Amino acid sequence: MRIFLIGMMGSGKTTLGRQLAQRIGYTFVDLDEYIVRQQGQSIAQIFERQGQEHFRKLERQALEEVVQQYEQAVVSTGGGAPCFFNNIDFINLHGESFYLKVPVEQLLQRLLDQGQAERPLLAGKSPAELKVYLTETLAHRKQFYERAKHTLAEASPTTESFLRLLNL
Ligand SMILES: Nc1ncnc2c1ncn2[C@@H]1O[C@H](COP(=O)(O)OP(=O)(O)OP(=O)(O)O)[C@@H](O)[C@H]1O
Ligand SMILES: O=C(O)C1=C[C@@H](O)[C@@H](O)[C@H](O)C1
Ligand SMILES: [Mg+2]
Repeated sequence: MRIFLIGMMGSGKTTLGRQLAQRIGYTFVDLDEYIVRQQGQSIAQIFERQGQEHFRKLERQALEEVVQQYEQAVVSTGGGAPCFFNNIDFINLHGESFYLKVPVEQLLQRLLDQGQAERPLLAGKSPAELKVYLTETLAHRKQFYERAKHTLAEASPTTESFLRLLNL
């Protein structure tokens, strides 16, 4: 089984995905990290040098490669991954998708704490601008995220939350 975690930046896909994979003994793949390793550049550098459109193509390609390579894996996607091309259909065709549904206030807090530098779409924004950006982005992306097969809306989901939803 492939497990895909989807949701906004800061929703905890990477953090929880890594824990879940360890718990169930699956390979962990973070799509952003996969692209960084493959391209030998940071996400910020790819956006800066080649633009977001190019990044979205790399992201789709990475998704296809990961599906080809792994039958059993927990895949943490990038925040925008399910929202471009027909990626959400592709994800649902090849695995169980989980939407980590986190309110904007909480995302804002986490992203301010963690720093925005590594996330090119957030860099240089004031807290007020960041809140507007997250609110508007979620309003647009919701339609894709809500097509996940499962939704986790707890404030702090644990690996047990996934296992319950999966009946494991
Ligand atoms: N359940 C949680 N409770 C509190 N803080 C959390 C939780 N999950 C993640 N965080 C914190 O929020 C920040 C963002 O988490 P993480 O990098 O896992 O998000 P992400 O969904 O992978 O984001 P991106 O789409 O940018 O890759 C980190 O600082 C992490 O420690
Ligand atoms: O929400 C987004 O569009 C992004 C989220 C990150 O995971 C990275 O994939 C990148 O910074 C873009
Ligand atoms: Mg991540």
